Amino acid sequence: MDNYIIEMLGITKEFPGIIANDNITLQLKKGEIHALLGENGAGKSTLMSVLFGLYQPEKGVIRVKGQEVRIKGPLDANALGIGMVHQHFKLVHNFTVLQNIVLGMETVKHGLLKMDDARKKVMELSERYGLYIDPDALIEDITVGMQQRVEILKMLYRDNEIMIFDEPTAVLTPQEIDELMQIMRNLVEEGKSILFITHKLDEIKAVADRCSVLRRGKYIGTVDVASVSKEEMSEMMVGRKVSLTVEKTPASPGKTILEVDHISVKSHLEGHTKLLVNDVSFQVRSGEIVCIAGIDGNGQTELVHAITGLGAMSSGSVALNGEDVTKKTIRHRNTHGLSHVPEDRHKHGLVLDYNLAYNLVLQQYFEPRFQKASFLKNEEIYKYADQLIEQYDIRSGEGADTVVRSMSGGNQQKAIVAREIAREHDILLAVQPTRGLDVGAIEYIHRELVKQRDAGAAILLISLELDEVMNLSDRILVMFEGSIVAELDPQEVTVQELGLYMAGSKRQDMAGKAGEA
Ligand SMILES: Nc1ncnc2c1ncn2[C@@H]1O[C@H](COP(=O)(O)OP(=O)(O)OP(=O)(O)O)[C@@H](O)[C@H]1O
Repeated sequence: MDNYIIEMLGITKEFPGIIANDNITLQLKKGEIHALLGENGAGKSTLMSVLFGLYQPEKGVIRVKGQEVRIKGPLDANALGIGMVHQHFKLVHNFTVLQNIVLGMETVKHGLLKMDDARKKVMELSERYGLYIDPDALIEDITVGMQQRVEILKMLYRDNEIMIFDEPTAVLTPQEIDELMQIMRNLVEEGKSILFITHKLDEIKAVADRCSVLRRGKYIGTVDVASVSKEEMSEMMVGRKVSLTVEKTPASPGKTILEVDHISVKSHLEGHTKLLVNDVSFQVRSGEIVCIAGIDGNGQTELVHAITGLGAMSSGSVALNGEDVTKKTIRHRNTHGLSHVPEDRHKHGLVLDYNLAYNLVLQQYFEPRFQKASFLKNEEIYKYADQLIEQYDIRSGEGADTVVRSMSGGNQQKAIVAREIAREHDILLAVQPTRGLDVGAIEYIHRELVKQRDAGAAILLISLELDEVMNLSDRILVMFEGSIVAELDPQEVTVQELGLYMAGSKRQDMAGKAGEA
């Protein structure tokens, strides 16, 4: 008999207008890494939230080590040895790493916290599982990768045997992803069992033993990862063949749309004298996709903020279609040719408590098409929204009326991309446009970007995904420590070489290149 540590049998969970989980079965063996794969909105996060006690299913049974259980909340889940690392981490930002790990588990002696024992246990766990952390650093000062290690240590500190990772790699750099894969292998070697949500088939191939596939709330099947190809897994998930490469003809660039001229950005932090963006100049022309490649944190965010107006620059200028917009408002830039898919979808991309229709016209509701004498033309707005929802296959419970906060992460992302591509623009500044999207949606968005390019739009892509950079761009600019250190032709450079530039081990002589058309 199979040694299942968790069995979820016939789980059904409904939300208004949608059956998020429709009679789903998931069986986790002890000591395996089990991937959960499915399109955006297929019901993966919902199913894991049911297991962690965040939602109560309408139907179905959960067994832990053969015993039927009722999991009424995360405390019940914890008592059963189940831990979860959420897509958006749940850490207290002004607490230290150590305080976060022991939070809620503090032991007290004579009214005093026994932090020394806690520290010892945390450091032992950190060593044993290869989870490097600084116990005294504040969460707000550490990298996303370290924050994730804190979340994993929280589970280990609570002796969790079953670990749920909800899209843990979406926020990590390629190096951090490799580290996490190794950590996951260490965890199962020590007897833990892992449930792992990801959209990345390479990751499933690299670490998972088995993979269960969901589609539109339904269970499709479970496969042994070693015996199926990536193409077979994506077909199971989407229900059709998906092309994992981008087809495009060579670019024929036209006139300059965006001109970035000697931009520098200083840090706001006291004592930081280094420039976050250091004298960056480049142009993007109509009909080309230029990609800024780089390891996260090398000034890309600050550069994008300077171009869009979300953040200040200390010197330099930005021109759109020949007009100097350096001192212009965000709205001015948006109505004069600039579309922007932002990096932080919750902070800059959506109003989470508005419905989908209003989010789809956030940059346009003031135009005569959608407004007359300060009144919104709701009929027009909903007509437009329905069109985009259909075209981009944005899935949610109540269509245009759905409050965006309740939508799945991938569908929130699709809504932003749809809004920014669909409205009139001369340049699209797309920051990680496919983050959190399933392979089918990525295929669609990549094709749309190429279509935009061929119709004459300029595209500036900021991506951490090397495959995306290599497949999609016509020109690559590599950013390292705030500067552009190389301009590369994706046809001529190898991924390995690109990696060397990104890591700062190699650089071109850029003198004379800056500002060159
Ligand atoms: N709290 C909620 N209220 C209403 N609807 C919800 C809620 N949570 C999820 N849904 C809906 O249930 C469906 C499944 O969402 P879920 O987040 O489980 O998908 P997912 O497979 O994790 O998707 P993604 O890959 O995009 O993260 C979605 O259509 C979503 O809109």
